[in-house]
Parts: sequence; C-alpha cells; structure tokens
Amino acid sequence: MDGNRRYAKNHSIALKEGHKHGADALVRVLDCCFRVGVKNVTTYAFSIENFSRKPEEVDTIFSLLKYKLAILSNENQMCDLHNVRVKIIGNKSYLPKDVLDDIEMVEEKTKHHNKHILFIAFPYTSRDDMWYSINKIIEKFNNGEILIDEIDEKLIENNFYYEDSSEKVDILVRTSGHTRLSDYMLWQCHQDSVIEFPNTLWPNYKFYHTWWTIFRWSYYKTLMIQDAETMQLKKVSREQVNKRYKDIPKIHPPFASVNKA
Ligand SMILES: CC(C)=CCC/C(C)=C/CC/C(C)=C/COP(=O)(O)OP(=O)(O)O
Repeated sequence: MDGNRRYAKNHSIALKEGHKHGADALVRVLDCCFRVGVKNVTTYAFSIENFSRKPEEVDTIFSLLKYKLAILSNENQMCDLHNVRVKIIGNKSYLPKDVLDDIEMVEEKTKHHNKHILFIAFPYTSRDDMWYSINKIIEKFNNGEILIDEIDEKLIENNFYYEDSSEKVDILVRTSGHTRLSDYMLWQCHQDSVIEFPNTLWPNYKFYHTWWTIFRWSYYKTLMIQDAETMQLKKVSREQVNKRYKDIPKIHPPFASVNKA
C-alpha cells in the first residue's frame, strides 16, 4: 500500500489524513477482492523498517490499525459479511500491549470464519519471517521434535508467521510506481506469480483497478489451458502466455479517463 504520504502532499493535507485515505482504500479493495472470489489477501501494512519514521507517524498508523480492526470485525461488517478470518503476521515482539490486545481480540472474534483469510503483515519483512521459521525449526530439532531428514521446503513454510496457510502468491500488487519489493513475499512468489506495479498512489487505488488486475490474471490463467483462437483446451507455452499477457492493456479503455481524473 505505497503512496499515502505523496497523496497527502499532492492534496496539501496532513500526513495522517493521507494514511487515513490509505486505510479507507484498503477497505474498498478488500471488499472488491472478497466479492469477486479472491480466497486470501495479505496486506503489507507496516514493515519493520517503518519504525524508523517519526514516532507521531508510527502512532498514527497504529491507531488506524486499531480503529479499522474494530470496524472490520464488528457485527454485520466485512468479516461477518464475507466470512473472513483475520490473522496478523509479523514480529509481534515490536508491538505495544494495547495493539497486541486489539489484535488478539480481532483474531479471536473472527477465528470461526472459514471462507477467506485476511493476513495483515504488521510489522513484517520476508527476511524476518524466514529467520523466524529457521529459528523455530532449530528449536524443534534441539528438543528432539523433528529429525534432520524432515527439514524440507514444506516444513520451512509451515513455520512462517503464516503457519499452515503459506499458500503461494498469485498476484502481488505494489502501488505508486516504485518497482521494488521492499522485503515482501520473497519466498511466497513463485514462477507463475504475477507482479504488478501500477503507477497509482495507494489512496487512489479503486475497485476498478482491483477488478481489472484480477480479471487480467484470470485471463492469463485461462491462457494456460485454452487456446484463444481455436478455443481448444491445450497447454500453450510460457512464452506465448507471457506475450499475450503483455498485450492485455494495463488499464481498460473505459477506465482510462476515470484514472486520469
Ligand atoms: C487496517 C489497516 C491494516 C490499517 C493500517 C494503516 C495504514 C494505511 C498503513 C499503511 C502505512 C504505510 C507505511 C503506507 C505506505 O505509504 P508511504 O507512507 O510509504 O507513502 P509514500 O511512499 O508516499 O512515502
């Protein structure tokens, strides 16, 4: 969710208002994802590096997290309506007690929901996640709970902050035009993951950006099994898929003018 501060600057509003618009954008995007059938969503809400920001800004982001968590998990709100379980992933040892209490409350309140999972990475980095997993495995090995032969890819994944839900990423979106991953999803991205860097600041990211990204991905997946000309079911080569994927416009023409505005 990149671009909140630039959005605030562009609109001459306070920095905390920029983050507030960012948090609102997240709710809109999540609603769209769950409506169109995306199973699980992870949002990179706060990286461990973000602690180097001014304490007032860190406090603002913490308060927004608490506020939005309370709303999302309220009766008849998003978690209820879309049957979403919330899980916070990341190094919780960095978090103050009041934030931890709220996290525990929302995880407990939504634990029976089983259609979607919303992972909120807070505070998170991929390297810290891998380090956490390796440490847990070493501990289990030292306690005699696992044998050396049992250490494999699956075991490493099962010991991430995600625990048993470490599915591979289908689509990764980083907004604002920066083309870097910032220590995110380094393990979870695989050979078929689609990575998008839309040139849109996060608070401007609307449902139609979300919908179009998901639509393009679905089309890309279809190409894997269906020849677009003959409509025959067959596997086309990765080169053909990639070429066709590049041909799909990034922003659908009807949305182009809306996007510009
Ligand atoms: C419900 C929930 C998870 C809420 C969390 C609150 C929230 C919106 C967090 C995002 C904070 C953040 C570091 C945004 C990145 O933009 P930036 O500040 O790096 O902007 P810039 O790239 O323009 O500097």
